[in-house]
Amino acid sequence: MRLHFRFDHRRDGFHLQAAGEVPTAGITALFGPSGCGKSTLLRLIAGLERCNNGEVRMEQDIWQNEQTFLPPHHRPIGYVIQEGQLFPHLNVRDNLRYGWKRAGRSTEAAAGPDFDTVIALLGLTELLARRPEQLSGGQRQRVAIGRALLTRPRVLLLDEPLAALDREAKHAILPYLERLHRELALPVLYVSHDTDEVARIADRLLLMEAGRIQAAGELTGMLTHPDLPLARSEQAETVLEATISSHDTDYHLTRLRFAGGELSLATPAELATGEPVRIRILARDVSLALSPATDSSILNILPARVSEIRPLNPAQALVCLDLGGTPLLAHITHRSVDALGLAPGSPVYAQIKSVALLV
Ligand SMILES: Nc1ncnc2c1ncn2[C@@H]1O[C@H](COP(=O)(O)OP(=O)(O)OP(=O)(O)O)[C@@H](O)[C@H]1O
Repeated sequence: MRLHFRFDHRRDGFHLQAAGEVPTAGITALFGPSGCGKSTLLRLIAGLERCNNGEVRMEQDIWQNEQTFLPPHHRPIGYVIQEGQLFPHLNVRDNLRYGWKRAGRSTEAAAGPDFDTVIALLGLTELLARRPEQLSGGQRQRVAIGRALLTRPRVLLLDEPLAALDREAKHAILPYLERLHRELALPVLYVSHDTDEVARIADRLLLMEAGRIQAAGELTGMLTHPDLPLARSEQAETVLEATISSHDTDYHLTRLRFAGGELSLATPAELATGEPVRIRILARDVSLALSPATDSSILNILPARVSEIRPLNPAQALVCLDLGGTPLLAHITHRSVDALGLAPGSPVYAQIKSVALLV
């Protein structure tokens, strides 16, 4: 089941003209700068804002077209915004039950996780008797997501659900979202303008700019495409899907295997051998050398080929690398590009500090 949408919507000088689809499972991040129309698009899909020239359907089920307009409460969606809007007079259990009861009424509700599964997935057991004012911001958002899941939605729409949280709370909640992602086959459309958040949890990106979908595709390709703004931003990063291959218990180094080679990660051994793990590498943490250094502290030295070099600003260049089919980005100075004589096709060694790898 895919969600398809198409809108041509004008409001107070803002023109949104967007078409796309959200695949059956996994997280599709709707990413773009402030004011580009991400929340508007989500509200149009939810039916919270009305557009006279639009179409939304879940495969053959029409939610909106020229003849039809299903009101939001008749659309099988779970919708969570920045401040999760829990009922202040109900405790967590009753807030969750509200979602559960709503599912019972909806004829369109899909099969989905039951009450206990949602509580376990989101770690809510200890919180059931508390009222919203007795919860932290991150806990409130977990309950709000749980309540949305219990309505048995066929798509979950999350509008910057972590934006009101500080860095620490955000880091505490992301593993729960990663777990939902792994364990539930539910399409999620996730609005964010935080590159790091998107790189951690998204499978796919819809890139928005000034009311339009600028590009859409799989996460890795979108993050590393030199024509798209993500590869050019200060926060540019590459995502690698790797597998834990071994642990060095003396030095607490974890060995990871990915399609383009092997990496050492400096972290206490928490994951079992064979576990999949997503590694993020900031472009500014990658340096380049013409030979593999043997007298350096850098543990990760990967043979690569330069595929493209683009200027980023007067001082820096974006170097796109190919690690045997896996892309990797490096941001280095023009001075170093010239000093090493780099050009498309140059063989190089990409150097990444173990402590710079992000899990
Ligand atoms: N209720 C409203 N009435 C009129 N204009 C609005 C309203 N809400 C948003 N806008 C305008 O519509 C445009 C798109 O806003 P929208 O909130 O969809 O952007 P966004 O990409 O979600 O931004 P952000 O990342 O800052 O939340 C902006 O120009 C904004 O100023």
